[in-house]
Order: sequence, then C-alpha cells, then structure tokens
Amino acid sequence: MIQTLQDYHRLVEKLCTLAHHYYVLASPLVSDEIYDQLYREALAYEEAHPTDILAHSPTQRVGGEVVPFLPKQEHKVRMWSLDNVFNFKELQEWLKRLSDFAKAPLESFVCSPKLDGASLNLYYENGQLVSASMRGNGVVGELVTHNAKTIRSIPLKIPYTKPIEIRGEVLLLKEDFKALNAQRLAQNLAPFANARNASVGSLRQLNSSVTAQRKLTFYPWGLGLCPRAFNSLQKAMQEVQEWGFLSLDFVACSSAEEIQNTFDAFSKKRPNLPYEADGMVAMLDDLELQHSLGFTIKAPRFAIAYKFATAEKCTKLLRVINQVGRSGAITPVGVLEPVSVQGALVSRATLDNYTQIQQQDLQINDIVVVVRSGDVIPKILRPLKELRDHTQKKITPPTHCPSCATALQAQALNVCPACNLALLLKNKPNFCPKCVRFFQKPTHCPACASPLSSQQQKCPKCAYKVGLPRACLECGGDLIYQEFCYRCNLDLRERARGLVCPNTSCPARVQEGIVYFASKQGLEIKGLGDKVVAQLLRVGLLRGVADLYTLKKQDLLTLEGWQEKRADNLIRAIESTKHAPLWRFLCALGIEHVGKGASQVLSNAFGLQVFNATQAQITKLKGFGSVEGQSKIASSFVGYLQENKTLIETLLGHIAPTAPHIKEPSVGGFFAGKNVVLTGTLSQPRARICTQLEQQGAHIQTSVNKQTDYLICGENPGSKLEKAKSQGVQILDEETLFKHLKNA
Ligand SMILES: NC(=O)c1ccc[n+]([C@@H]2O[C@H](COP(=O)([O-])OP(=O)(O)OC[C@H]3O[C@@H](n4cnc5c(N)ncnc54)[C@H](O)[C@@H]3O)[C@@H](O)[C@H]2O)c1
Ligand SMILES: [Zn+2]
Repeated sequence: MIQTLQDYHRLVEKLCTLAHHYYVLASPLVSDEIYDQLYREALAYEEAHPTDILAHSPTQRVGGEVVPFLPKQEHKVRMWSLDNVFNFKELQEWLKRLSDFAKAPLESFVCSPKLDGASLNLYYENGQLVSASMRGNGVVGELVTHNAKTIRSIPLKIPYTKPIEIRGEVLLLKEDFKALNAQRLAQNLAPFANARNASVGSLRQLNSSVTAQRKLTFYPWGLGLCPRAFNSLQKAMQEVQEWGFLSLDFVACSSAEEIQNTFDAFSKKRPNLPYEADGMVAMLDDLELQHSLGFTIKAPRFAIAYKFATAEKCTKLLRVINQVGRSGAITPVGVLEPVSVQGALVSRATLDNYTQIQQQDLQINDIVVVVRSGDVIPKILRPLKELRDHTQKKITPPTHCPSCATALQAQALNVCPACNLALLLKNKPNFCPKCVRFFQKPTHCPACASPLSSQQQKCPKCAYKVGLPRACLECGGDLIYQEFCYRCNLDLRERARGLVCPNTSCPARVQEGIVYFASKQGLEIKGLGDKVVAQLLRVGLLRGVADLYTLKKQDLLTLEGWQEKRADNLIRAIESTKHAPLWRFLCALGIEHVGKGASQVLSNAFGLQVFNATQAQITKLKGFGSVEGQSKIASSFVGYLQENKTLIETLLGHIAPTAPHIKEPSVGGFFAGKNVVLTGTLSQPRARICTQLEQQGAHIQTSVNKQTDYLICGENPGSKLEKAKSQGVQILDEETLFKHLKNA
C-alpha cells in the first residue's frame, strides 16, 4: 500500500510506462492482473487524497497515445474505458453507487463476455462503411479503414442508412491465433505474446495485405452515434446482428445475484469459448437511462467490467529466510508484504533454490509475482525488474545452517533450476561428445512404432531391444553420461547445486522428521503438528521420533497450554499407531525416494523381513526403476536402514506394525508357515520377538484358534494358555523359542 506522495508519484510513473508498452507498443511488460493491482493502488491513494491527483495518471485518461504513423480520426461520440470489479462485494458496491446516483432501484441489466481484443469504431453513412478507427485516447483514434475492410465479419454495407457508429472488438479466435503463431515460428519470426497484442498489431498495419492474412474477427458490443431511438441495448444489438454482424451473448439480469450467476456461468464456459475473454461486462439495458447517468472521468457509470479471478498477484519481497527440511535441504522462503491472493492472505512464498534466485536476478525489495494454485504453497514466480527503484539489494546464499550453524554442503538439485521440473533418473540420457547428440530412451519402438512403457527393455510386439544405445548411432563413438533437464534441455552439469545441512542431528531436521512421521503421509498422529513438536523438542521431552513412545501424560501436563484432555488425546493418538500397517510405518520414516507406492510394494513383498532385505532383492522389485542394475529406491532404503539401525530397533521395540502375511518365507526354519500366538511377559519387547518370528515365516495371531500351531508362553500368562491347552496347541516356553530362533 502506498502511503506518501512520493510513492504515489513513483507508482504513476510506473503505470505510465506499463500503459505505454501495452497500448502504444502493444507489447506489455507485465500481465493484466499485475497492472490492475497497481492501478487500484493508485486509485485508492487518489480517492484518499483527491488534491494530489496527477493529470497524467492512467486513472484519468482512456487508453494511451495515438500512434504517430497512422492518420487520426475524431470519434463522433467519445469512446470510453471501463471500471473494474473483482468480486461479488465490489459488484454490489457498484450497483449501490449506481442506484444512489439514479435515485431509483435499477433492475434491468445485460451481461456480455468482455472480449480481450482491440476496440474498433465503425462509422456507416447511407449504409456504407465510411471509416473504421481504433479507440486511441477516446476522443481521437487511429484510422484503419483500409485494414477493417479486410475483415470478413465487418459488413461493408448495411441496410440501415442513417449515420451510425457501431462499436465492437477486433480479435483473433483462439484457433486462428495458434495457427498464426505456428506460421510465425516456421518463418523464424517472434511469436505474439497473446491474441490481444496480435490483434492490435494487425489492425495497425500500413499494408492491409498483411492484415488480410491475419484472419481477424469482429464482434459488435455497442453503439456510438445513433440517431435511431432504441430503448434497449439488447434489442439494439439484436438488430445490429440482423444487419450482418456476428452475435455476442447478451444475457438479461435483474439483480446482483443474477449478474453473479451469469458471471459464474461465463467463467465456466471460458475455456470452451472460441475467443479470449478476460471477464464479463455488465451494463444497464435502458439506453436512455445510460445516457442520463453519464460518465466519470474515463468510464461510463452504467457499465462495469467484472474481471475473471486470477491466481497471480504482485507484492514486495521484504527478505529471504532459509528453511531446513528433514533431508537437510535448504529452501529459501520469501517474506512478503502481505497480499491477498484468491481470498487468502499471503505473506510467505517459496523460492525453490538459490540457483533460481541467481538466474532470475531476484533482489530484496523487488516487486515479485506471486501465484497460488489450488492448495499448493504460494510461490514467487519472478521479479518485475521494470519496477525497480534503486532500493534493491542482492540476495546471498547462506554458508551455514540457520538452525545448527553447520557449514552447508552443495548437493545435486532435485528440480531443474530453469523450468523447475522435478529431476528424476530418466534425466540422464547418454550423450555423444563428438556429434553433440542426446540419446533418450524412445517412447515408441524404433522398429515397429509400438508404444513402450518407461520400464520396457524390449518392444512387446517385435522384441526389438529398445534400451539406450551403448555407442552413438551417428558416429559409433562412446557415449557419455550427461544430466540435462527433460523439459527445457538445460545442461545441468555446471549448474550450481542445492544447499544441504549435513548434520543428521540438526534440530531443524529432527523437528521436520518428527512432524513428517506424525503427518498424514506418515502415521497420522492427531494433535502432533509442527508447533507441538517444536514445544516438546524445546523442553527436552522429545529428542527424536522414538521418544514419542515414552511420552508420559504427567510430563505433558507440566507444559504450558496442556490440560488433562489434550494430553490424553495425544497419548492415545500415539498409542493408536502401534499396530499401524507396515507400509505406513515405512513411509513415516521419510526415507528419500520411499513414498507411499514404494512402501506398499516393499511391505507386500517382504512383510516384516523388509528390515533384512538386501539391496539386490529390493532392486528386483517391479516398478523400482532399476537402471543398469541400480535402483535409487533400493540404495536409499538400505542405506537408511544401515545408518539408522538403532533407531529402527528402538522403534520396533515399542511398536509392532501389521504386515501382510508372506506365504513363502525367504528363510526357512522351525516356524516357517506356522501360526503362532504369544502370551505373558517376555524378556524382550514383544514387537521384536514378533519381527523375528515373522522373519522366519511365522504368522502371528492375536488369539488362539483351531489353526494355531504354537503358543509362546511368558511369565504370568493370560487366558490364552487355558485355551491353547484345551485345543491341544503345542506350548513353547521362552527358552525353547530362542533355541529355535537361533537354529533357524
Ligand atoms: N498489462 C499491462 O501492462 C496493461 C497496461 C494497461 C492496461 N492493461 C489492461 O487493460 C485494461 C484497461 O484497459 P482499458 O481501460 O482500455 O479498459 P478495458 O480495455 O479493460 O475495457 C474497456 C474496453 O473493453 C472492450 N470490451 C470488450 N468486450 C466488451 C463488451 N462486451 N462490452 C463492452 N466493452 C467491451 C471495449 O473495447 C472497451 O473499450 C486493464 O484492465 C488492464 O488489464 C494492461
Ligand atoms: Zn542444520
């Protein structure tokens, strides 16, 4: 928000620059939504300080300068701009202002799509098209009759013979725009940034044969000079259509709610419309009333543009802080001047990595474009360098972890710094250094063109070997391994890397690890979000995930903000994870590359023996992306288990994840294929014993039944012992149990 006169002057200068690029040069520097946002900031200041208003402020004038290279023409009746609203509340406010001004309730409106093209004013006399002029500054516009005559949807003759101005929008239909850009690319010409620019550029051509090739379309939306006493805009437009013009949707509405419904319907239809629309125009239908309500300095009072919501906003980047993830990766996060994006106040947004910051030359105090799409974390897209005001400061990457002060290490990025595509193994095709060719794995069989899945080594139809070639197909030379981004082809070898804190006991990493363990992706422990984890770490009740299982209600009750019920709930929530499915437990560990899918495959393949599975066994699993006998998932999983042996053992001492029964145990022995029940107190945690039994192919049952083979009986056995005896189930004491386990 601008506060001072100096800020206001600066903003007006920026807006003038942007408007010049948009209207005159037809090459906008920023998106419309960003322009609209800045425009509104100026407007808000002007409303609060009317005496400060600069006469050249874009809020005070229609459009831009008329371009000098075309003849000028004065409009018979002035042309206008439109004021904007962006939501229902603003629509209601406009309606209220309007009825207050009219001193009567207003009930008859028409709504039409707001076409995003170039305004054109057609003047007819004796039924003949005499002139066509662009809007220009509203009073005078560029005369482009020679070009208008090449547009087939503009009738050169109409049956109405009195002098009349018919106004509408010249645009390129989406299809025609696509074709035009494809053609320009083929001719090595720069493509147009959007259909509006292309339409404006095409209309301003000196040589009308260029315009004629561009397939422009004209839709009428209103009248200027008009001797005939029409009383309804909708009826007038129907009649215009009968004179040979295309028809635009005009929907009659009688209240704010109906206008809103029509807007919602247009928004839904928008992707399927043949043209680009950036909103909807709502107008009073009664032309006489329109006339009597008149105009503000640049726009009619009787009409409003209701703009489609967009996910983009701009705001100032105040500073950058560094977040440490559970893997130690440092993510720079931008602290922003709060801005409302799609109804949510955004004050922080992620910046991905420092390579990107450097590539974009992002600086502190830059005005940045922020997006929020769906429930994804807001993201800073890019800085608006045109709006720099000499207060900008460079951003330097950190050298030490903000949490534990360990020196940071560089690590391969997991996203492409240029286009942000997640980088997977497949981003390593072979590369021939001699003839500079990439060899990517084919998506279709080169021999018979059958489609291939990414895993296939041979074509399913003709059995042609479709893996990567070992030698260059052009020159036969050796291929080298090179990393590059699949989408934008950026060579990633020399790129700066991501930063990581290598300290596994870094407090920030530990905290993130516990939060993840308790999150929806992990064991879903309700009531254990980041704030609670931070508190428990701070007071020393937690040092790692394993401590969750020794947390006591009494300890929680000594902490600030904890009452009986809250403590009970948390303890119960933790307790309830003790028999969580094994795959969830694996997932909760947050091992790199081992997400939900991989955890499920691992759990189904190995059951509780997964903790003993070898890298070679895991690599063989279907879908584990084995490339030349290497699987990222397998090495990451096995590596994690080796490094965290004690942690896993401690966790399995507390909890016994439920695993699917593996019918064919990989290790045979006394318990292979047997159903086993445990009762009484044993000298080792029950979960650990269960794990060992399952590793030998036993199936652990919770109660004794006819299928039970053995009952393992510790001290103070429960009723299970009686039941086992009555069913004739063989009973083993602890000593025998361990003997058999050892012998296996
Ligand atoms: N990106 C930039 O840098 C930049 C700079 C300046 C302006 N702009 C954009 O231009 C807009 C402001 O331009 P403006 O003041 O000329 O207003 P406008 O172009 O948004 O609205 C007025 C125009 O809408 C057109 N229109 C389309 N469909 C219509 C319909 N159904 N009924 C009536 N009119 C219809 C008419 O040509 C009319 O002149 C801003 O909202 C902004 O998004 C962008
Ligand atoms: Zn650290």
